[in-house]
Amino acid sequence: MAPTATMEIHQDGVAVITVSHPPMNSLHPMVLSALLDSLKTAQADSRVKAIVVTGHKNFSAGFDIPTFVRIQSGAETLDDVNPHLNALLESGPKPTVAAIEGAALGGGCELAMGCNARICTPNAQMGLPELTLGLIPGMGGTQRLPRLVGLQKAMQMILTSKPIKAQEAKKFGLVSQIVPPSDLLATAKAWALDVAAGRRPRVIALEKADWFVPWVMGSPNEVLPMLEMAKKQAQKSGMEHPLLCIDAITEGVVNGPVAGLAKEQEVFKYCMQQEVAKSLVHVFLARGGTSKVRGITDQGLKPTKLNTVAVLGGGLMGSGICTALALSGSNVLLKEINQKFLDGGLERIKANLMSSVKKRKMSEKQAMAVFGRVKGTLEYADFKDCDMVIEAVIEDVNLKQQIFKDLEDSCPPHCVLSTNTSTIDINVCAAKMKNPKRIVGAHFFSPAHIMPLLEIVKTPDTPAQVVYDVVSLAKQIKKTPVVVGNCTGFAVNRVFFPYTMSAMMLLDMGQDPYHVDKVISKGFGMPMGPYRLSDLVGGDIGMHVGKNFVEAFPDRVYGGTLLPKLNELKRLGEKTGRGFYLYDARRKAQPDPELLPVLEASRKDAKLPPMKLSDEEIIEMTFFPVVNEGCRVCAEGIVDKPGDLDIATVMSMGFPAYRGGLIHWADYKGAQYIVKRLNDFAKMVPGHAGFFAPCEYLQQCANQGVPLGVGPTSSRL
Ligand SMILES: C[C@H](O)CC(=O)SCCNC(=O)CCNC(=O)[C@H](O)C(C)(C)COP(=O)(O)OP(=O)(O)OC[C@H]1O[C@@H](n2cnc3c(N)ncnc32)[C@H](O)[C@@H]1OP(=O)(O)O
Repeated sequence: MAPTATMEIHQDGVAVITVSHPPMNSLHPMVLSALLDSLKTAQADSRVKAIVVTGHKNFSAGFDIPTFVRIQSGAETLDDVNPHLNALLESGPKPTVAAIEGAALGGGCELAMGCNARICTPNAQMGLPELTLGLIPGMGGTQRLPRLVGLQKAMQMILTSKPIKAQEAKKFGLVSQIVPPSDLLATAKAWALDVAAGRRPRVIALEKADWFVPWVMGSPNEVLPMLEMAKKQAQKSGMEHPLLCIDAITEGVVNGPVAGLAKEQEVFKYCMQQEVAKSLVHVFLARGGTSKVRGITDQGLKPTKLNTVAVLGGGLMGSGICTALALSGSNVLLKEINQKFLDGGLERIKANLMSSVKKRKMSEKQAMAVFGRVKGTLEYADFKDCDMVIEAVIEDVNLKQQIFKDLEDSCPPHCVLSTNTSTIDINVCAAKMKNPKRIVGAHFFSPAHIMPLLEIVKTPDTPAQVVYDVVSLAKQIKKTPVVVGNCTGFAVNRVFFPYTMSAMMLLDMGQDPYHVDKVISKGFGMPMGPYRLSDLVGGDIGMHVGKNFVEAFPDRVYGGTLLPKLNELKRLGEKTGRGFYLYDARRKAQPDPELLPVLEASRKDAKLPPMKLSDEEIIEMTFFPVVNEGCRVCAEGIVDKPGDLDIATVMSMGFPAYRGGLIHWADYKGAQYIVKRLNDFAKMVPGHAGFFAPCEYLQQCANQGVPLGVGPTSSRL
């Protein structure tokens, strides 16, 4: 159904305009245009006394985000329909009331604030999350929200992008009344007629003049220091758009709402064309795209009900998985090999939940109710009613093979059998099974109850239904699923290995680890640099995982002797008190002068030409080999589409979302430039050409001048 808005004129003289663009009623230009037409008609029709604007199930989740992409690419222009629309809603001849169910976000919330009153249902959520898209509110939100809820609350809502629920919206005057869904339309209509008849005041948000009431807006002198402080705080994000957003709010405070609206429009249009907005809009859309997998989600399958899920292994990972499952309402069975380990696992789950209590995310009573869904066992006999098993034991091939053989004998035939391995080929895990096709990978990231990604690994033989069931489980436990093919490291760890290896190479070329970490974290935006991360994970684990890649991809690895030397010295990172850094009792990291002799010994072994690299070179030498591997992952069909890899890198390794994920960022740099730089690096580091050699996909995109996110003409994508 084409996006639109429809109007019905009721007997009582109320025109009901309904936004219609399911599921979220996003404001596509066709919706806005139909809305404006209906509004003009209603305002001009002598039968109409008042107007109600509404949307079925959701009021509106804001401006249509895919339209931004067309505007950003120049295929569409940003229409000036919005200011007319809100002016006509707010101050046209007939009063307007918004009847809100579900989401009223971004432009949806702004549309509602343009109305003279708002009535909502208890499930309504209202807010201005535009900053998460690299934008600012662009339909009057920077001016109307402060005048409706007060500057302080408005700043909080806009700068955090967090929506508020109905009760809070009522408390702050954003809505007038909360009613059950069945009464929504009738109440909104009655309210609109009351305003039309002068029985209730007609509130025009932009004209609200009670500035002297401090919690509403405050006088300019009173609030300017607060705005300055907010700006200082926002500067820490390193982003421009929150600062510009505060400027638009400030303009309205100092020079009035008309000047404020003009400034808002100017800033909104500017932000729209910045790389940050392009990247964040891409991330929003690519995230939705990960749930659409060719051959899996387009087959008309129905999810199997997974009532009871068993987890094998109660270590850090297993207990995190149990926590995530129990939080989503599943019955969980945790199996361990002895009572001591089982008690330890159950304690860890309880601790995870209590940490949420501490953070006030739930009450202790709720935490205990969640914990009550987890049962411990030492016996496979208890698996007879399981719908899914997630194996989360140590990365030991023999152990995993035995486990899957046992599981096949203990679980019902419909049970989904999955492994949480992060690197081992899932076919190898299934080697002793009678029906190895049953196995599927369910790779969580630590801490599993917090990290948002679930990498789902399939082989060409994995039944679509099995993959579909794990995709459905991911959604149930509020994780973003990325379905990937089977290979060493799958998608995430596969693109990660050149990252850690580049880091070793940079040190062997004479770079200072603490400076590199700063460039990669503060400069590029990763949560931490590669050496701090290595210390967090543990140097021993890094070496163990690295070996898999050395074996699988010997033509393009860099080893060096630094990591083995650190391992020999038991400098394994945080857990031994020193690695690349020195750690105090509270695990606070500081540079360790005693690292230098180890570095020098490694450099002597490596015999690489010492070189002073610029920060830009450090970034390129770190990430271009990662892009190169990412291109191989795309070319081999390990991911369904390049956008999936963008989401996987953002949600697992912490690749900055404002750069749009690995492949999106690479396209910003340009395939031709990346190829050129990789070839430069190959010359700069003699003897390691294989590590930098551009793969065919990258080379072809560069030759054909096509984006990596599209792929060369020969590609299967
Ligand atoms: C001028 C203005 O100031 C500018 C703006 O309005 S910018 C837009 C501001 N609005 C937003 O940022 C809200 C974006 N949406 C969301 O955060 C979430 O979708 C939500 C909280 C509303 C609902 O979340 P959830 O229930 O998990 O559903 P979710 O899967 O995200 O959305 C359902 C579908 O609606 C789509 N959708 C949601 N909001 C949309 C929007 N604003 N535009 C287009 N599509 C949207 C999603 O892409 C998804 O599509 P799919 O099924 O094809 O993948």
